Amino acid sequence: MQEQCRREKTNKDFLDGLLEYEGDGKEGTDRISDQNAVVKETPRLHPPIPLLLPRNVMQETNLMGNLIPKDTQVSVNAWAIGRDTECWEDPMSFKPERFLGSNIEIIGRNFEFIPFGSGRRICVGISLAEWVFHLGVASLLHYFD
Ligand code: HEM
Repeated sequence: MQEQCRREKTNKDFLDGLLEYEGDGKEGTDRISDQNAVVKETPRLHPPIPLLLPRNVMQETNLMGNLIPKDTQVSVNAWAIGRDTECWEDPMSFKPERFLGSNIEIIGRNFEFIPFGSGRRICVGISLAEWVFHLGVASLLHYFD
């Protein structure tokens, strides 16, 4: 019980600290995308849904010389794309700084980085999930000096 009260107090201090944050001198999207570097690098290397959701091909399709018959079930391997040496330098290393100053976004318009899918059926929970990522990292860091 005593432990729980102590934690409540520290959480309040932590939230007060966030409210008092005056910025780091960077403005607008620069600062936002820099803060997102860890949040982006994590699903690049470890996408929570590695094959995204399965899709059905609605009509016979020729994809880069490969004929895909109608009604074939296809998956997009976001896990492999995130580790592709043609797209990423040193892909197996966890390097959030690769996203610093980069305009690669998580919202499905950069096909080398699609942990939430892309296009019409992109994840609708993307904004909520992004905030939960931040909350998770912040809660974890909160317990370290
Ligand atoms: C770590 C968190 C999450 C990840 C990695 C994730 C990932 C995905 C992926 C890969 C898809 C398939 C997109 C495609 O095939 O192009 C998807 C679809 C979807 N997601 Fe998420 N998601 C997350 C969180 C959420 C949350 C929090 C919600 C709701 C509050 C949500 C709701 C949905 C729905 C409804 C779809 C189906 C959209 C459609 O088919 O039109 N997701 N998600």
